[in-house]
This record gives sequence, C-alpha cells and structure tokens, in this order.
Amino acid sequence: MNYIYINCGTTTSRGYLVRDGKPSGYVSKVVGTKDSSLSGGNDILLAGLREIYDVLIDRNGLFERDIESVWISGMATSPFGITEIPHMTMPVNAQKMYDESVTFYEESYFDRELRLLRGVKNVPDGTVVDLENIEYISSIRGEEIDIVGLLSSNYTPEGPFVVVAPSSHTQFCYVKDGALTDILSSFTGELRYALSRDTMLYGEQEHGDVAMTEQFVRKGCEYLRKYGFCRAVQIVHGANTFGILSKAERTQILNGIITGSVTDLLAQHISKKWTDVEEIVIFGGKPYIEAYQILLKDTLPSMPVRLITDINGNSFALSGFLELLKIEENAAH
Ligand SMILES: Nc1ncnc2c1ncn2[C@@H]1O[C@H](COP(=O)(O)OP(=O)(O)OP(=O)(O)O)[C@@H](O)[C@H]1O
Ligand SMILES: O=C(O)C(=O)C[C@@H](O)[C@H](O)CO
Repeated sequence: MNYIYINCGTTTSRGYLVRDGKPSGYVSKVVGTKDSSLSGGNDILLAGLREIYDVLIDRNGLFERDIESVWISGMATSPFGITEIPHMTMPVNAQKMYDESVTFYEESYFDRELRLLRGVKNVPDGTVVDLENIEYISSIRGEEIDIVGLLSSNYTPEGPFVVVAPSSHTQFCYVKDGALTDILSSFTGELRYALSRDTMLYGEQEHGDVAMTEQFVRKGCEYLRKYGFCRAVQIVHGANTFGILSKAERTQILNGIITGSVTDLLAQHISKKWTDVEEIVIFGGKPYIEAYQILLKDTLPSMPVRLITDINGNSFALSGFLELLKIEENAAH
C-alpha cells in the first residue's frame, strides 16, 4: 500500500512517500503557515502542499488512486493552516496521536480526505486562557511526531529528558515515561529570519549555512547577558560599522544572542520545574543547532547533552509516521 505523509511547517513543508511500509520518496518545499499569515489566506500553502503530493506521485510513476491515504502533521491544523483543529492535551505518545487524528475532506486543492494529526498544548482542555496565564502556556504543532519517531529509535535515554527542537520556533519538550509531558516554546528562528532579512543586518550577515564555533557563539551569549537583547544585536551591527569580523563571525554572534536567550531559559526551567531531567537531546538538520550544544554545555555543565542530526530524507517525523502506520495496520487486522 502507498501512503503520503507531509509534515507542514511554519517555513518549510516536507513530504514522504511510503510504499509497503518503506520510505520511497522525499520532497521538501519552502512553504508553510508563515505564507498564509503574510498573504492573508491559505492558497499559497495549499498549492505548495498539493505540489509536494503531485511530485511524490509523479516521480514514482503512481496515480492518485494508488495512494491509500494522505496524512499531514504540523502547522496544517493551525489557524493559518488547512483547517483549525485544537491541540490535544498531554501526555502524548504514538497511540494518542493516532487516536486523536482527524479526517478532513479538503475540497479546493486535494479533493480528497486528509488525515490531520493534531498539535499538543501543555494545559488541560477547558482551561480559560487569559492575560494572567498565557505566559505559562506553550504549544507545538509538528514536533510531537518527531518525538514519537525519536522514542521509536535507539537514541532515547532511560530517564526523563528534554528534547530541544530548534527551527522557526524553538520547542523544549519534556519527555517522561515514554510520552511527551510538557512544553516550553520560544520564537527564535523567525526572529532571526526577520532580523537578518529585513533590517540593516541584511548585508552584514551570511545567509547560507555557517558552522558554529565556541568563541563567537559564547561572545553573543555574553553580550546578551551583559546588555540585554537590543544592545547585544547593536554590537553585531557595530562590528560591521567599525569593519571588524567576517560576515560568518557576526552571524555566529547573532546566533549566540538568540540561542543564549533560550538556553538560559531552559536552565532556569530545569532548576525550577523539570528538576528530574537526566539528559538533553538536541535535534535538527542544520549546522546552527550546534550553538545549542555549545551554550547548554556551558550553562548546564553536569547535564549530558546529545546532538542528533536529523537528515531530511531520514527524519524522526517520518519514523514517527511509520509508528502511526503500524497502529493503523494493526487496527485493520
Ligand atoms: N542559523 C540559524 N539560526 C537560527 N535559526 C535559523 C538559522 N538558519 C535558519 N534558521 C531558522 O530556521 C527556520 C527554518 O527552519 P525550517 O525550514 O526547518 O522551518 P520549519 O520546518 O517550517 O519550522 P517549524 O517546524 O518550526 O515550523 C527559519 O525560521 C530560520 O530563520
Ligand atoms: O501551536 C501552534 O499553533 C504553533 O504555533 C506551534 C509552532 O510553534 C510549531 O510547533 C512550530 O515550531
């Protein structure tokens, strides 16, 4: 049987073809819910997701009728996605993700049923969210399936651990007894994107991948702690004004500033709330995730910190989806 699975992101969406339980195709496209928010409608997103679906089918010599079902996780269920579906409550494991999936008939671009996987929030259903409690509430849409995939792999530590998932937003996910149990979300990658694309920093920063080195990442974090966010960023600009450092070095300092603001937060959270954490697992596919490892090792020197590179064609999200397929197939027998 053939299945298509798409993980819809804020910035990028990634699609996979699974044939007889085996991954057989991968396509990614820079399209996500940020496009819906910027354009005021979800046409760009839906057209992009449809393109991923078409490419996976065409490249593999298939027809639409050959696809048993199409599954979509991530930001597709956000207000800027395909259709809004509320987050699930924790704890979350593969079975819960499967049980709480929602079938939705998408008329305009797919003209077929989609199985939408819901995101997760860290408060019970029925919680009235207001100005007083919003600061304690976090949510994810997409990282939960990465965690299901991670839990199915041999990378998982025994005791409680925190998964660090840096991307458009950095999600700290607390995992205990085989389930996602708490979340702390921060607005990182999108902030960095805005700063490096739409400000003076544009011509002063490297825009491709840059390897992170301790010296510059630490410097950024040091500026942040000493002067606060705005002055720290101004120092990066100043380095250009006064003609010192390369673009790549300034980029690393900016990364140290943004990453430092959330690694310090994580350290605080571990000391106050997630006190039994035994290990931190950072995952992602880009070199910038190394900034997290550098700063966490400094900030929490006695905590084991593991970095797991999630190469796109072989992602934890896909492994998570394969876990859900096993549940689906067992349910069918
Ligand atoms: N060097 C970097 N430092 C920090 N963030 C970065 C860096 N390079 C890229 N990013 C951020 O990563 C994000 C893009 O990541 P990706 O393409 O994985 O997005 P996504 O899958 O849509 O994210 P999400 O899963 O959060 O919805 C952008 O917000 C971008 O600014
Ligand atoms: O719950 C939501 O609607 C989000 O915006 C979650 C978002 O941060 C994703 O997890 C992407 O990282």
